Amino acid sequence: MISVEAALSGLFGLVSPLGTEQVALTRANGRVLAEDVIARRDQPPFAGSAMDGYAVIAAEARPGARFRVIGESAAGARFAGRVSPGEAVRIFTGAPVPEGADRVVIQEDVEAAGDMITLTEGLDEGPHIRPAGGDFRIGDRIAAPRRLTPADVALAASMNHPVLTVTRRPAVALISTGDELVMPGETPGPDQIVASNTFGLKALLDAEGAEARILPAARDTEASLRMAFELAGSADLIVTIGGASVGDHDLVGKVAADLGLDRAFWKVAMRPGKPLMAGKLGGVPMIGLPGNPVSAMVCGHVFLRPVIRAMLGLPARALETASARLAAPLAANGPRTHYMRAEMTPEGIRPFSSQDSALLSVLSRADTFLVRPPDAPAAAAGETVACLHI
Ligand SMILES: Nc1nc2c(c(=O)[nH]1)N[C@H]1C(S)=C(S)[C@@H](COP(=O)(O)OP(=O)(O)OC[C@H]3O[C@@H](n4cnc5c(N)ncnc54)[C@H](O)[C@@H]3O)O[C@H]1N2
Ligand code: MOO
Repeated sequence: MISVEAALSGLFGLVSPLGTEQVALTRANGRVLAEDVIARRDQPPFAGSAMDGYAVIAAEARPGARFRVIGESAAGARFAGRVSPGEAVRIFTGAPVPEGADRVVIQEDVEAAGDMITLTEGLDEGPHIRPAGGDFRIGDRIAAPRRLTPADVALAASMNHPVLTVTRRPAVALISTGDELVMPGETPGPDQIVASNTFGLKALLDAEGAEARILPAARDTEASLRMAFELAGSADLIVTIGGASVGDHDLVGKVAADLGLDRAFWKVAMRPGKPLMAGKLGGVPMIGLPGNPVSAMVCGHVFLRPVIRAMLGLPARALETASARLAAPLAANGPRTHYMRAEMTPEGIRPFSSQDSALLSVLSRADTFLVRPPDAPAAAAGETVACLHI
């Protein structure tokens, strides 16, 4: 058995960043930027008003001062002239500040009569002018690689880029295995169950930026598994689920080996998830997950998410853990890293009483994994532990 850290670094060794493609801004959210976005203009491109009011000369803006209004500057239609002493220009938010003016007095601080205005008592500070280039300047950039957020999409739009270069989404083939499996909606026989792992993993992978495809479940025969691997051949990553352990029907390792798997490792010192295997099959990275539903999902978080990130060109590293205060005492851990299903409560992190790796109902209630290192001693309530928010 190898450590979780060694397994993850072995997986990073199997994958590399994929190529790029262009996407419209409207489809860019959540994608990973592959090329810097470089501002094509200054923003704002002119000194603009931050408020609705009157543009004047700042030195003249005193309570009781009177100005003649000589024109108007609106967003999209500037006042072409110049503001001289004793003059004001009616101005609106986002409009260019006319030459000569260096202060906007908000309209709430003004009494208007015809084309004259008088400033009232209690003028605010001002100047309510946004300088040209105050947000960004030509040449400023959004640096790649970066997972694009809605704010980034808005910034790229403002920098005048309608199309962005992003990393292609990794195509992941998901193969579940087992004679006991039927698809959701089908009628299971008495000894059958409904396949769940592929659906949970597809959701997890797609949320991370991959494009996962669920292949028909392979039966517990070598021929059926071989056919599934053939169907998966064009993927960027093959993920099998189940059949990874040591039982007579656990055929994934054998069939993959027959097909020429260059195995990187099998069995990781973690709980759940021990029978994890990985390697390269016909040049395609392959990860074999254990079949127990919680084991598969834990491996999805601990391994698949960082691997997808690496394939997207993001830094190859483990998901970040946080620290939390233990709400209840914990027994000593065994020799494997334990990812305990847990919930955050006002008293701290609390693991669920049942940690069986078959219980999806418990996983669904969990918002975090309490991560116990190998051989961690017993811990008292109030101690600090590591956790992985999921
Ligand atoms: N003698 C030993 N037995 C087992 C060991 C061991 O070391 N020695 N390891 C145990 C551990 S840990 C795990 S985890 C499981 C993993 O076994 P497999 O990867 O071979 O998984 P299967 O046997 O195929 O299935 C296990 C369990 O999960 C259900 N399953 C499988 N696929 C799906 C799916 N797509 N959706 C929902 N449920 C699925 C399957 O029906 C089984 O109940 O092995 C232990 N045994
Ligand atoms: O690792 Mo198994 O994944 O403990 O249930």
